[in-house]
Amino acid sequence: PAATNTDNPLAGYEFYANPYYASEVSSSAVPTLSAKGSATWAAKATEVAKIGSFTWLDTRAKVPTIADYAADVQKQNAAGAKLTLPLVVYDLPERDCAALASNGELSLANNGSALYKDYINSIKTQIDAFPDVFFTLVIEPDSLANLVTNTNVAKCANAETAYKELTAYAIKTLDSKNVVQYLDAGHAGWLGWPANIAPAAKLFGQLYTDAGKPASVRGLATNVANYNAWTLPTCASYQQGSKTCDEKTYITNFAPLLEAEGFPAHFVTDTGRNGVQPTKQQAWGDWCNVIGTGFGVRPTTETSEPLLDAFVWVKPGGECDGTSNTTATRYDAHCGLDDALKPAPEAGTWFEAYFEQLLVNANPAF
Ligand SMILES: O=[N+]([O-])c1ccc(O[C@@H]2O[C@H](CO)[C@@H](O[C@@H]3O[C@H](CO)[C@@H](O[C@@H]4O[C@H](CO)[C@@H](O)[C@H](O)[C@H]4O)[C@H](O)[C@H]3O)[C@H](O)[C@H]2O)cc1
Ligand SMILES: [Mg+2]
Repeated sequence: PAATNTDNPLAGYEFYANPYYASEVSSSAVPTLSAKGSATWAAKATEVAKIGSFTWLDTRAKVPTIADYAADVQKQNAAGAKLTLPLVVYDLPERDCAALASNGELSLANNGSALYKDYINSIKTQIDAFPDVFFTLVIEPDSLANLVTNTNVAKCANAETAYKELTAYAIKTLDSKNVVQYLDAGHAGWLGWPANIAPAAKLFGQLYTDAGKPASVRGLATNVANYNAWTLPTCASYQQGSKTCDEKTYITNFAPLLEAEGFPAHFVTDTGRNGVQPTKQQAWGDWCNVIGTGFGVRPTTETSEPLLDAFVWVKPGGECDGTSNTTATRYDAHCGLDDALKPAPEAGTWFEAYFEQLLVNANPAF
């Protein structure tokens, strides 16, 4: 059956703008831009802070933050708002297994599976404490996508069973009436290739059905922390001859394959850094701190595409993808490429120059 948007669980919601991101903007971008004499840009920076991006639960220590944000959502909703609390679940053992920049705190060798289940249980406890708050969850960026294309990487091969088992544990445990879940599914340049999209549909379909088709699992999140257009009329040279050059084509091709595997998936897609098209990527696989990018279409459930529940800002613009310091433990060569903005700090920390790049290049403009 053709997908309909009437069952969009996000319809009518706006995304909560969290105070942590706002504090990064106010403590760094506003004074820096003001000091440069750009009072106008400093004011525009504060506008960005009011746009709801996702909070990445990238350590166990971050989990209690949920309670603070949920209480704030309750307060704003009591005053007439209709906010959902957007969170990224992101702490698998051997995280980011094919890269070096975002490796996490848990490892299989150090009781990582048990600790990950504790992490998921602690998120569940927070969600259950706020039954009247609606949570939008993106589950484990890059993880399953790496199982489609990178089991040739030892770290991914060794983590494959754990990734599958723990992802199933997460979506089953987090399943709840006040939750909607989107599994991360890479992007058009990653799983959209003909060689990848069928194995991807099998993997996602298998995981979803093996987990018992949890009701809150609505579908997939695409383009998280990447730069692809939603629609790109003319494919770009860096897209290596692919016919799947944008996220709309990717999800349009993907949906029937997933449905055939018993997974009637809908989607959300990250527009937080895709405002400038085509991008200045020298190769489509360049993912780290890409130069010349801009904030894209603002988060909204008005997508005019029945398969797409919302445009979302999952990667908070201005938080780094990875350090350019070649001596750092987590240095990944992708962050040293010509199309990567340098010098860059550690993944997840504030990258002022990158925020300013996104701001001045924003499309729609601020
Ligand atoms: O001509 N052809 O016919 C043809 C056919 C197939 C081809 O092969 C495909 O080439 C693609 C690149 O074009 C590859 O996609 C890249 O895969 C990387 C992981 O390996 C991803 O990196 C992740 O990115 C995340 C953020 O998105 C980071 O958070 C994370 O840390 C980071 O690890 C890149 O995005 C993603 O663009 C595919 O695997 C590969 O199968 C190529 C040509
Ligand atoms: Mg990353």
